[in-house]
Amino acid sequence: MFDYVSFILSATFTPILVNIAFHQPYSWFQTISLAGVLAVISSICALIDAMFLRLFFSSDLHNLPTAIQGPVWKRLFREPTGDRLSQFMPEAPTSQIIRYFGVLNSERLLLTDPKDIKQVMDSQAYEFGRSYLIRRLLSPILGKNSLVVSDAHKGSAEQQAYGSEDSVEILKWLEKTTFQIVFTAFFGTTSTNEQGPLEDLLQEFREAFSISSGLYAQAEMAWETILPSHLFFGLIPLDDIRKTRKSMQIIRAFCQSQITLRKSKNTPESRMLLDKNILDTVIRSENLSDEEILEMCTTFLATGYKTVSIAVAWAIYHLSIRPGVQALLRAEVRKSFPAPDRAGTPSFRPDTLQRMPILTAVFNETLRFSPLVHLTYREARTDMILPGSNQVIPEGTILAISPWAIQRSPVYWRGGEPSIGFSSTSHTACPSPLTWDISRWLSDKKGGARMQCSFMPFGRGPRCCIAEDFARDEMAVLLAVLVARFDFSFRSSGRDSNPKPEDLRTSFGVAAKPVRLMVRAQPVFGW
Ligand code: HEM
Repeated sequence: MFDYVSFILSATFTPILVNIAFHQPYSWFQTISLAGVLAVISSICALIDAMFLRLFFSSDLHNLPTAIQGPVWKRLFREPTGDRLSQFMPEAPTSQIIRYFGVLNSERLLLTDPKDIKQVMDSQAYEFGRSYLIRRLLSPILGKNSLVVSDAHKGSAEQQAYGSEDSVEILKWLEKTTFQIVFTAFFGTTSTNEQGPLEDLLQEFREAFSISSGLYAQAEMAWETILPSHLFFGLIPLDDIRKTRKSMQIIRAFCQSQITLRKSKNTPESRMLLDKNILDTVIRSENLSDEEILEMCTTFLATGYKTVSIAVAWAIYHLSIRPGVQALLRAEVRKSFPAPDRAGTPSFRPDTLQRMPILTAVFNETLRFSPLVHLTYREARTDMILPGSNQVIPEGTILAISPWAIQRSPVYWRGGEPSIGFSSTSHTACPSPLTWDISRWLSDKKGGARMQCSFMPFGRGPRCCIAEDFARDEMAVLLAVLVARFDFSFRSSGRDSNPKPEDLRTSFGVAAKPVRLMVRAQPVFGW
């Protein structure tokens, strides 16, 4: 690919070098002014070439079917999200690859062929790195920086959430709970010692995450699309960036203090007394440096609280507008295990779920219909041929794989066809994949999936979610206990005072989440 940075740098420095080589025929003022003008002109030319000319004339991919996306000025600073990509697929039903344009009109390929998806995510996963688009979105909170979290939900908050007639913003409440759970799993305690309550820490995480969506994230992607370096962007003195950086410092300091504390206790005698938790286990393994443990700590806490809370919020939304399914689930939970605070309650075990087909169907259907990882990107590290489409992919091409698009596609899911029999599962009518309906999972363990990669809410291959089992169990327990105890009904959502449930807005940032979902939670006694 044409190296725009070298082009701009050579245009800029040529007058300076020429002036030196010919013993300064021009004054330095004239030379530097000329260099400045050339820098601007060459940057504009590079932009025009990268954004328009190359795409239509010299790109190796310009012959591929291209999505219709509307006027360029309306989408120049927007990256299409999972829901938009799900519209591209039916528009080009026979295409195995769909070319579309992202931020600054940069070229992307949406993969729709199962063989191609398998190769990119699974069999040749290491030839396709995670794209800078993902790294940039997550970098304020993961990796080099970090986050962390939470607060034991206080009685008053719980009361407000469940005990009154008032509606509650369910996602915010769930975040407190999932933060507490992941915090306990990692540190083995809910106490934050001298660092202040968990709620304050959770607030720092929210602050750090707030920058990962919206205008800043789009601007950051645009910046990285033009210049390979993230360096200078981070130095721009924006208030949001300052706040994120401050939150990250607080989070990292907290995690570091915990690591130091645990390391000081890691003597042979104290090992016997240590609780089972991830941090102590990692320290004892002596495989990771302090910096690596710190990265792990912030990553685990950030992904751990955010993901499960969104998934359960989606489930509560779907149940709140389907009281019949909610009642079925409540009955199943109450029958399958006694209330957790009763004496002698058996603990939740992995096989408990196998005895709860409705609970399993509810969260499978939620993860299918509303996958929070709506879109992921990979970048070809070398020139490759994709086996399904037989398409040559040049190094550096960005490939998009959208669980949101795939998991609602009739190509990947049976559904909507008329029933042709009752005896065999494969002949039972499946509901359309465009609707949330748990019956697809009750009549068929695979939910009507036509292919292996039809259902991938946790990704697939070596870069899939490392915590899938943990997340599934956490979701199941949380949802079961909430639904057994409370009756949820939809109240309102988004910015409107009283929108219809189907008008619920989804924010497609790092994760696809319901916007300001308000539900009413009324206690249901007798469990
Ligand atoms: C319902 C809950 C969850 C869903 C739907 C989910 C989904 C995913 C997906 C799709 C990926 C792969 C992204 C890609 O291919 O680019 C992923 C990766 C990851 N997830 Fe999850 N996740 C969930 C919960 C969790 C939890 C609870 C944790 C930690 C406690 C976690 C930690 C991670 C980590 C560390 C990675 C990166 C793995 C790697 O790069 O090797 N996830 N998750």
